[in-house]
Amino acid sequence: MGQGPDTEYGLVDLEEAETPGDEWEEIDVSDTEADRIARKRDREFNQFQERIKDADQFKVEQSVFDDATFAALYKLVQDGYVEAFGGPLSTGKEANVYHALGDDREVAVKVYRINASNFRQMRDYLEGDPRFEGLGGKKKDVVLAWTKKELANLRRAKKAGVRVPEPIASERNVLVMEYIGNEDGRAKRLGEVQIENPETAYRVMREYMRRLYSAGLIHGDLSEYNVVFDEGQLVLIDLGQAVTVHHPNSCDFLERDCENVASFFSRQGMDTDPDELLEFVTSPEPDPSRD
Ligand SMILES: Nc1ncnc2c1ncn2[C@@H]1O[C@H](COP(=O)(O)OP(=O)(O)OP(=O)(O)O)[C@@H](O)[C@H]1O
Repeated sequence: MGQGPDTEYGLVDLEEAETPGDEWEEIDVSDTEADRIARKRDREFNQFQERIKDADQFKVEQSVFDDATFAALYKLVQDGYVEAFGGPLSTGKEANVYHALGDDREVAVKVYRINASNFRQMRDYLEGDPRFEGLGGKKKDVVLAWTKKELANLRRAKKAGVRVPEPIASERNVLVMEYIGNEDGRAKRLGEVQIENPETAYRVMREYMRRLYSAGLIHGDLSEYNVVFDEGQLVLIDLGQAVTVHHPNSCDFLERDCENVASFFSRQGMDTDPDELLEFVTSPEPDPSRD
């Protein structure tokens, strides 16, 4: 895995980053091109749908793909973000993640279920988010907003110098991002690898949590399950549920993230303290002259 005692775990150089500041882009969740394609259902789209339905990896997954989801995949193919679909990487409660080929590299395609059973919880996570102020309570709108939220969160995190899968595109309930892994398969979760240098890994995690917080985001589900280890780098994944600091429960989420991370590294033999981690994450950057 290329991890040695002097590994830096890929800490992104802050020189390449910028703190996004207090400005939050408004996110449009109105009807997408995929909805229009699904309504129109031209011949080419029907052929694409049949072809994908026949593919082995989708046979057992058909419940995820309603017409509009097929249309979203079709649009992403038409726009050149996806060229060929591979097998599933994960089948989760709210989304399935597939391996695919993009225009010049491998990508991960995350397909959120419109019928996600926990959409009310999704709605709650969007509370207070300045990017979704006018969002109503309709199931479809919530899931579409959620998908755009994950894309926007990935962009914001990347901008702030946090190593995350590079966001590529989203269409309706489908998100395309950099594939984290290699020819042997998806990158392993932190909990699945032997960490040779937990001190450095913990330092990098702390720094990423602080950068995320400085960018106004709290992951909200951070643990060894949502950090993967790729070619000597720690990569934070699953930023869909990440909330902005405006969320009424943002402090609780951050405390929980700190507890999970501190507890994981304490199991790696380190002397960690969740309160100290919280203090570190919420303290201002130590070096104001970094620009
Ligand atoms: N960009 C990626 N590259 C490679 N594998 C990925 C990528 N994103 C996600 N995965 C794989 O898919 C799994 C699920 O992804 P993620 O946590 O984002 O979705 P989820 O639906 O929230 O999952 P869960 O319900 O298990 O929390 C990850 O644990 C990882 O194995």
